[in-house]
Amino acid sequence: MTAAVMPSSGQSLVDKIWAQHVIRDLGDGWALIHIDRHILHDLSGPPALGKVQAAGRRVSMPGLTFATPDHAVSSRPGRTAASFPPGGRLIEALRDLTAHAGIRLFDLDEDGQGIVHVTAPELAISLPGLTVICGDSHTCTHGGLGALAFGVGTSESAHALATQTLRMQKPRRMRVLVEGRLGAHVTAKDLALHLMRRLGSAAGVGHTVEYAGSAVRALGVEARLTLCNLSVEMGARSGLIAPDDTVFGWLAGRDYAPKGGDFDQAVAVWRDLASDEDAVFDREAVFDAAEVAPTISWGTSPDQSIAIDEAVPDPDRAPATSREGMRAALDYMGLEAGRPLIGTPVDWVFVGSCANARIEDLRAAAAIARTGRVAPGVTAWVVPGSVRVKRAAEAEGLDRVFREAGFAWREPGCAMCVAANGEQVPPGARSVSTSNRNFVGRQGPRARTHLASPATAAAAALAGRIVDVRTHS
Ligand SMILES: CC(C)[C@H](C(=O)O)[C@@H](O)C(=O)O
Ligand code: SF4
Repeated sequence: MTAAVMPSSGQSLVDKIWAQHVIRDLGDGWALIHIDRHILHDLSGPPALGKVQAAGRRVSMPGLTFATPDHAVSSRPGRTAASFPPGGRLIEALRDLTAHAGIRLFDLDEDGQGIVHVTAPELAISLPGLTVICGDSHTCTHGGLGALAFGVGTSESAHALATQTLRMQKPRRMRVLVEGRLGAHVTAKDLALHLMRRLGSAAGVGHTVEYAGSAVRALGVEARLTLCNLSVEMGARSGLIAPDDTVFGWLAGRDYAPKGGDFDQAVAVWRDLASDEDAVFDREAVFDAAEVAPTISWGTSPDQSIAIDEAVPDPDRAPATSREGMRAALDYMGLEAGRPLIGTPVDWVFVGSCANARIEDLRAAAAIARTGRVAPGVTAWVVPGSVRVKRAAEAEGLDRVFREAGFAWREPGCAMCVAANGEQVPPGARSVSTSNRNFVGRQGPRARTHLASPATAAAAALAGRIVDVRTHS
């Protein structure tokens, strides 16, 4: 008798993708898995490629690896590689090493350059059901297309360059169900911060988080990428969403997507990429979308977030174990417990990063920017996530909207998200930022960061203080 086809019931989405990539079961939950796509950026690419060279190895499948500089590139209009010399040296290294290995580099200002987690999805380098890695923790973003995507360290990246495989432990399965409808001005970013706040920064450790439910299905692709982007901030190395017609329609015609009949065939396969009805999860959490308000961080970790109209929490009323951390966060942020965040004066606004610098994000920020001018004393930047996003925004006239309102319109890259390109929020200044990390010193020494959606950030720029975007007129 021929071997029966294994019934697929009881499998979750991550089980399916995992099973399709196992080359060899190594026992104890470990396996050697195939890596479909490998992305390199200016900070993590050169050390990994250098390691391969130093070991006397070759990049085994250069056609599956793509590179672009993003972290240490200046966002100044008219920038070149020389605008920020330390970053320029990294770009040089990335150019040399990728040319030597035969890897496609999307160089500075070329169509295809930008933050890796914006460019790889928009070029359809990342696709549903693929394993995608990058030496960067926010690689989980690509799960918005239904890929199993996760950050790796330098040794893993070098191993994958040399072999196109990785030795991995199968992640546990977590599902976050969000049912119902998000309210007006409540975005995927608000939802992500809300989930962080309720679940905590360690809820996803060891897991892949599948986001599901009617509120998630209703999200567009950009919003799905935002939601998955913050998975790592709750400790999960990867987060994903079952791909559907929204994703297939978005991918059709993109640079590296299959074309013509191949695309239809791919879609037929991608339709199976969903958790079975009787799929088993190691952990599950259910949320009501209607309960999510515009959400903003008050502290120094993304889970230290509140609804925009709530008061800053009081450490004395918190569990004893979190009091000290909360006091330190309040002190760093220059905030008082029990006071509303609304009305807090703002010095900087940053609309950018792999969390929120796609076209939909810029449209949302521009819709607010149209209604006024940046308040005196506020410096407000818009840094598009990629050259393609920048050009699309310019074609719609969004750059003009921003400039006329007093925002600076910059060149694509990570910029002030991590300040690795020397662009920093000044010490002690308060910033409302659409990025994903508000850690101590993240946007510069002593910089105070509030994470929020593009609309909330733009509204803060106009008001010069933190405001509720729902009542901003
Ligand atoms: C510098 C890079 C490796 C880092 C990451 O891994 O995420 C950065 O992108 C970040 O967001 O902190
Ligand atoms: S935009 Fe920020 S979070 Fe994203 S990869 Fe760059 S530094 Fe990391």
